[in-house]
Amino acid sequence: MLLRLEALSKRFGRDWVIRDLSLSLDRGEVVALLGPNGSGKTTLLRLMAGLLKPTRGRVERQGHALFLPNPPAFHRHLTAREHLLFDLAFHGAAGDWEGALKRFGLPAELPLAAFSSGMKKRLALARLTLLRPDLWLLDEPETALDQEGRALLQETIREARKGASVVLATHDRALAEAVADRAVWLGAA
Ligand SMILES: Nc1ncnc2c1ncn2[C@@H]1O[C@H](COP(=O)(O)OP(=O)(O)OP(=O)(O)O)[C@@H](O)[C@H]1O
Repeated sequence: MLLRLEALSKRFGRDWVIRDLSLSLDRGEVVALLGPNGSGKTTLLRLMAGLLKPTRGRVERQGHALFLPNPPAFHRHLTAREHLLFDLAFHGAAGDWEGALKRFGLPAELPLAAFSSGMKKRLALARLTLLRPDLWLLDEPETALDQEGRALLQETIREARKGASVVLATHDRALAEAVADRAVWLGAA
């Protein structure tokens, strides 16, 4: 078991966004979070990542979790090479950053301030393939990606599940059907 949610609830002010949700996730599983705007997908990912505290219930996590926000956040003044080297050093990891940039079709020496939104999304995926978390928490990973980028995303998720678990919040039903074993539907707020 990599992740277990027990009767998880989250309230902002008077509004309950997540209500009494239980879920358990094993290594190798991919789960899609579906639901309209404002239904609580990002909130649930942030609860899973430990970035938000539940109002009620519990989140039990094992291993290393990484949350990919939408849009991803980077240091604008670093180049892709510098950012990946920083990330690897920060996580005490080693990896073929040059190979990862090549695979995702990205320039090594351009400052991230000059990256398009799709290039930033590609870089965020390249970064995850290098850091290899146990639990991948992806918020709308398809956003801003072109067709080739979406194919790379599917390939990345399929590879990730070999040693990890993936939870993705998405508005793309076709992506969810292509990569996920099951879906959790969150209702409208
Ligand atoms: N920090 C916060 N304070 C107050 N309300 C919040 C906060 N974060 C989220 N909410 C509210 O929680 C609800 C769920 O938001 P969330 O971002 O989780 O939805 P979502 O399903 O990810 O939406 P989208 O599909 O638009 O990305 C919304 O009504 C939102 O306004």
